[in-house]
Amino acid sequence: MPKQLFWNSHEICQIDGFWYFVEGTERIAAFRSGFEPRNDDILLTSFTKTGTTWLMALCYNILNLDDDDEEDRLAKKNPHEVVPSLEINFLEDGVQRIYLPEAVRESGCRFVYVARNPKDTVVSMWHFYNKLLTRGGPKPFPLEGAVESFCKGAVPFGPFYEHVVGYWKESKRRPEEVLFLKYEELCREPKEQVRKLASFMGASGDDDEVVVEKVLWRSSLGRLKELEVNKNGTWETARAPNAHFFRKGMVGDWKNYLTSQMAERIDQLTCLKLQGTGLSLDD
Ligand SMILES: Nc1ncnc2c1ncn2[C@@H]1O[C@H](COP(=O)(O)OS(=O)(=O)O)[C@@H](OP(=O)(O)O)[C@H]1O
Repeated sequence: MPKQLFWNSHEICQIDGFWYFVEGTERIAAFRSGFEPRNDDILLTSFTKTGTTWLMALCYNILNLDDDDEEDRLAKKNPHEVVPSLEINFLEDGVQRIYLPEAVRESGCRFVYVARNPKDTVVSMWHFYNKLLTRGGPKPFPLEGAVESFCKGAVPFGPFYEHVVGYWKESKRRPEEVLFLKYEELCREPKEQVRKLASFMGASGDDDEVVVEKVLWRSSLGRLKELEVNKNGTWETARAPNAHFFRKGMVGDWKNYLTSQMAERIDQLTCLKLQGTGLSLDD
């Protein structure tokens, strides 16, 4: 398997064209060979830092709206720890990002994919992996290097464009089975997007305004960020403080970080990679 260092820090290796942290290789290989979806499964899929945590919280709340606050598991655990234990996603931690187009084609289960514009994704990755891998050390990996590795595709779960385009095409081919959401649309028109998600999941109450508002509030960054568990707790499997998963959640935050050259480089690549797909990933 091809291997290389990600940000001079952790080894990543390539499996069928996609990069993963070496630590996860065995689990990934086992999953890829042993994955047997059921027809009523709904798998949540995404690239890293594109809205996964939000999507998990939304799906959890759509399915568990009747719970009172006492039973709200999101109040006690990171969404990443809560959702894999649900029926809708029986996978072990971390595997939901594995690129799965073949499985998508062959299985009868449904997928929800959340995509985000590449410039905010890079900036979010830069914050997250600097905190996670350098453990808040004094010397963060330079943003320029982060953009370089993102554009080359050699980042955990990358390459980004092949990931997103694969799911996009699948969602066009089989819209009843693959729902393609965008982080920016969730921010811009949250109620409409939640209704779409709930209806795709076959949940009742998707047309009830109060229900939709409750789902949105319970899943909101503002609420989750302030929960004690997400301020001071840790997701042990990932050895990551929960606080790392909740930052600004702002569309267009890249403008505060990327130079015009960096932005232009990403834009040009985006143009090239999305050409002819009908997909746009604007902020
Ligand atoms: N509930 C909710 N609502 C809106 N936005 C949210 C929410 N939870 C997390 N975030 C923001 O999503 C970004 C992290 O993406 P992921 O959840 O995909 O990260 S991860 O790959 O699962 O680690 C990261 O974006 P940035 O703030 O731009 O870094 C988080 O702040």
